Amino acid sequence: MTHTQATGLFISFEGIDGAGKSSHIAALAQAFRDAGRTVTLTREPGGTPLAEKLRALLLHEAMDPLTEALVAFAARRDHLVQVIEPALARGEVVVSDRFTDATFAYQGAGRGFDWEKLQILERMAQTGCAPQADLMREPDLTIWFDLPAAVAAGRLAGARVPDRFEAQPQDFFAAVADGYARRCAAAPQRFARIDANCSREAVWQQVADVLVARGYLPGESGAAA
Ligand SMILES: Nc1ncnc2c1ncn2[C@@H]1O[C@H](COP(=O)(O)OP(=O)(O)O)[C@@H](O)[C@H]1O
Ligand SMILES: Cc1cn([C@H]2C[C@H](O)[C@@H](COP(=O)(O)OP(=O)(O)O)O2)c(=O)[nH]c1=O
Repeated sequence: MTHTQATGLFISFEGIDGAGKSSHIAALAQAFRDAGRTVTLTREPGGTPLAEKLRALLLHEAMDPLTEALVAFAARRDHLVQVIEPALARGEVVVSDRFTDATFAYQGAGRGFDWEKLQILERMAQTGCAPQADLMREPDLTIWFDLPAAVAAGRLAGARVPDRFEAQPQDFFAAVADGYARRCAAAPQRFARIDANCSREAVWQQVADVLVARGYLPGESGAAA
């Protein structure tokens, strides 16, 4: 029997709270399944039993900025070792609701934690788990939902009980959005910026176009989210 091993693909979704990622993540996972791929759908912080415990701490317990960054990266390390690397090794598509760019955007730009120290933690946490010993694992593609903080605040008003981050003022999210823009500028080949300030259908069209343009999905992929 011949056996074609698909190449693993790692995609992250990013954006400030309320940017509108959720329904499109599910739609993209379905589009990949329709194309015959096995999908691991996951999220950060979280994705493993340990990392979900760390998520609860991060979202609900007060802590100093270094502790916050360390908790985010501890959760990420466990997620990489337990879930992401094994799925990529099986040739699956891993779709994660947030990854390391969120730590730079929220703990770095939002909280003001030192960017260079985050880069050191990034290297420590994301190296030594892939089969290539010196590879720092990063997403192959990061789909960034760019939305003005004021628009996101309007969408979220009354929509759900806010966690420790969602309860922050609009200025915090404007800073977080700047953090995403900085990460995008530093790795333009990895990032796809989506204009999230339009209808769900128009947002989905942009997402689908990016996936098709990069050759990750066949043309005419998937229904609208
Ligand atoms: N394109 C859109 N236009 C208007 N409202 C939207 C759009 N996309 C999502 N929403 C609404 O905005 C809120 C936040 O969306 P959600 O997908 O939960 O954001 P995220 O997962 O990025 O935090 C939800 O109430 C959702 O129904
Ligand atoms: C991954 C990550 C998330 N966060 C924040 C961003 C979000 O406000 C929150 C996770 O929320 P999110 O995944 O958007 O979940 P929900 O849609 O259920 O609110 O954690 C960090 O502060 N640092 C990180 O490294």
